[in-house]
Amino acid sequence: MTQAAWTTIDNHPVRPLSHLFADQPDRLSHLSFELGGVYFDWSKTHLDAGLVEGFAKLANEAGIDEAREQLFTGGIVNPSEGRPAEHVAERGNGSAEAVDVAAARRERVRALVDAVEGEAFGELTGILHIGIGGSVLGPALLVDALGRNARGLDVRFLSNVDGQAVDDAVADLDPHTTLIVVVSKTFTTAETLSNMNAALDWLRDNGVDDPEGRLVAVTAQPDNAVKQGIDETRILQFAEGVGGRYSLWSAVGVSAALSLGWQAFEELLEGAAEMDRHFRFTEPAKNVPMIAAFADLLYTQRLKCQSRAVFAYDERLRLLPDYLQQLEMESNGKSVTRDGSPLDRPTAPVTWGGTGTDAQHAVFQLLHQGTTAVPVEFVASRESEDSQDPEHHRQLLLNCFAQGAALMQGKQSDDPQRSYAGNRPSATILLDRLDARTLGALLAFYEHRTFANAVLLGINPFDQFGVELGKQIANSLNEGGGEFDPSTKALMERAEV
Ligand SMILES: O=P(O)(O)OC[C@H]1O[C@H](O)[C@H](O)[C@@H](O)[C@@H]1O
Repeated sequence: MTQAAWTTIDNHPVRPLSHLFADQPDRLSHLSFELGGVYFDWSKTHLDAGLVEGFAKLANEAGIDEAREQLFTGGIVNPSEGRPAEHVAERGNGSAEAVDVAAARRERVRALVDAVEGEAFGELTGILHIGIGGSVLGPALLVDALGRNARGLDVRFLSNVDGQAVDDAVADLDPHTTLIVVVSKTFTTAETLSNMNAALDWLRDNGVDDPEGRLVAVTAQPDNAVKQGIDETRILQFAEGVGGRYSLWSAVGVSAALSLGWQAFEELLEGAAEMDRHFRFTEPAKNVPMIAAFADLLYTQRLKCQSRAVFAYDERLRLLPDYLQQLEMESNGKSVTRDGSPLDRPTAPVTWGGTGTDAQHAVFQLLHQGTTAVPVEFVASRESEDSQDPEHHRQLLLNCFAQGAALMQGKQSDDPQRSYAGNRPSATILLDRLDARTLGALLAFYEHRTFANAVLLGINPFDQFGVELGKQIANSLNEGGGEFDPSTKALMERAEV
């Protein structure tokens, strides 16, 4: 059905960036957008009016209008699991019923935040947040990005099933004044349950009388938490329709709400809600998540780029690439369409990245002169924290903008070693300032861009069956069952596990 639109896109010339700028004096105004305190500049990508039109036609043919409507009204956008995707309801933008349920559950999170502030747990100095994948990456990003000036709580995140990770996470925390927050959508994830038990042992070994009384569980499956011995009054629930990697807006964000304060948490949701409304109601050619998705598809489909790189030119956003890796790769790392037919085109590229300026001195060589084309995305904030030296921040931003210009301009030289081809694409996202509202808008932008990519490719971004096989094999190895290959057997014997 989408073949005609793909043919239009495939036949449209992809012109050098320098020509695009030279021929279109108003290019910037068509490909830059301001929304929710965030400026998005997609003008240094190879999109032009014809390509945007072609992708808008593709979006139309792929049913973007219906898909958006379904997303925001509780339709089944996750057919393989027969579920809606209800993260938007956490921001007040889903079906009426889902919005009401989310609001009622949010009140319980708020009550916990109030109780902690009212010292219902006695004095609290630390939070140990235990979870993995979607149950940790979002909350960790929020606290790392916004928690620098927050309210004196030492928030630690424990995810890996590794004794060293446990030791590191509890080092210097006071077991008598630490709250344990265990987050697991299913409450069956082996790593999280092991780490929960390690944390309870840590409390017990340090003379805490009622270790379970210092624990709060967050899950979509309260029965499974009860089976683990957790009292139901200590469980915060969120909806089954909220995917793990889309869940930071729900009770999963409780550690962030505790450390940043309730007002900041609400501002985060409001920033996301503004992006929701933009994505839902704006036509494709002016829709920021869609424009970004159009560029993503241009690079994977036309220019065969196999990765995309995101560099945060802001130390506070250093966890953004990790968060995006799960959001994008787990959502769109698929090989079949929604109805199970094999796809005849590439889906998600590998998302990777780091922080600037560090990355300039490590990986940018390949970006400037390597043979692999990698679309780059820069994320920065116009303002730094008040406490910081403005000159440092100025240097950081200048470096960020210089990289984008250098990638595009290149430099000819008689010496091939010193020649830069240029014409390398980048996009830049500049926040007015990094606060809860702009971060909410930014993360919702990434969610909707991921969704738009999926709709245009005809895939389901909300399941993740690919991670199951490794878990099953780990269980079989653990139980000593199953027949394994000589390599795996030798590794087991050598490690004596
Ligand atoms: O929240 P949980 O049920 O513990 O799941 C934690 C994570 O593990 C799974 O394997 C999935 O790949 C992730 O999408 C999920 O976020």
